[in-house]
Amino acid sequence: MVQFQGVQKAYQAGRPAVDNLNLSIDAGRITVFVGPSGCGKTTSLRMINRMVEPTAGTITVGGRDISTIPAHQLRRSMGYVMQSAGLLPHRTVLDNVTTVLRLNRVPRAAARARAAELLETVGLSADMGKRYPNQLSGGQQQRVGVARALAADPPILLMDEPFSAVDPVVRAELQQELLRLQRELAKTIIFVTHDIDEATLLGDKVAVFATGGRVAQYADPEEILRAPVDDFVAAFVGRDRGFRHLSFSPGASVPVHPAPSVAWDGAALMDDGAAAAGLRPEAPGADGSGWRLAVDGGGRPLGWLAPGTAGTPGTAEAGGPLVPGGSLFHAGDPLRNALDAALSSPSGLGVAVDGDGLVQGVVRAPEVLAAIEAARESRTAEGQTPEGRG
Ligand SMILES: Nc1ncnc2c1ncn2[C@@H]1O[C@H](COP(=O)(O)OP(=O)(O)OP(=O)(O)O)[C@@H](O)[C@H]1O
Repeated sequence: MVQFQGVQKAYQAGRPAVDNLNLSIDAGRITVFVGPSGCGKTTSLRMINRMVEPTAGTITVGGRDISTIPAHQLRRSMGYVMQSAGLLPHRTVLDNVTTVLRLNRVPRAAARARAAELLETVGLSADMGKRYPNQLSGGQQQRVGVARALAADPPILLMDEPFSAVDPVVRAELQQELLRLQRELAKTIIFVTHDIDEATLLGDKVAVFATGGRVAQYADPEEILRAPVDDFVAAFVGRDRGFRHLSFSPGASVPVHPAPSVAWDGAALMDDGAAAAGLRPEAPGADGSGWRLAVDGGGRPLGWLAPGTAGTPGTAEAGGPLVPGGSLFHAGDPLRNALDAALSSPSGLGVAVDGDGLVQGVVRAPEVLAAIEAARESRTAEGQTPEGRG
């Protein structure tokens, strides 16, 4: 869809910000440009819509040399989302989105209806449309930015660190939303970030940029984590790349055991035990741990009761404060999440839940490690280098 051929950009003669860039970007996929600050990611992105003109080389979009397409026409086929959503402050949220549609000559009523639809697509309620940008949170503004970029239904979406100004929780939400949207819309997305976790989560392909605007490695994220091509990429993806790589191994092979659980009404143990599937009514000492998982009446995890905590089912006697649980392992999650659930749980037992958040059972760290080892052996048997360099 987008091709860079021998592209160079030097803002100052002799000091290229981007040097001899050759890259072929797949249609309908998310391609991420990742790398440390100042290595030419934004410059490369902006050359695609001619916000920045290359010093040398050719960029084609859909096979056409973009230097032959007037910039305004080219930009109509590309949405652009930047770090600060860049909304017009004196226009309502709805008008911010409508403006793009009006520029594309969509009649007023149709434009407003379509804008409202787009706000819904990005997860904003209709009443948000009446607000002004400064009456929205940073995350909501970014959603409007995405709605606006999608307004003209462009086949290409350029996103420059769109989620870096929001807190980690909102950022994770926006990332999931983008993946969901992309499953529906299948745009060609080029996404700039300096965060390797964001890159490997979102990217179908990842281009790791090195200082001087050189692409050090261009591959799918699994390969970049498993086999970085050189010391620069290995250092950039970080010392915990082996752990990150577990995101690409399915966790389905990890055994899930019945949870040693007790039903908890918020202050005290309830008398009915926990009858839901996957729950085993209180069995102190089970799994050698003595920890018991407190669940609500519906079978959702609430936290852990430490070994020896007083409290017996059937009495109103509270068993002491609940210890917060670790991360949850959802059905279908990769090994990384299974291991994290086990390691972050105070009991050493990771809580496995189904799609509705109901406890299915627990996973044990040694068994997750065995599954990791099995995955590693099967990769090696398939002839892939297990750990690349370093
Ligand atoms: N308009 C400009 N004029 C002069 N130099 C520029 C201009 N824009 C960028 N540069 C320089 O080009 C190099 C690459 O910048 P660019 O913004 O593309 O990097 P980046 O990888 O996107 O960095 P960051 O992650 O910090 O945004 C930097 O050395 C930067 O200082």
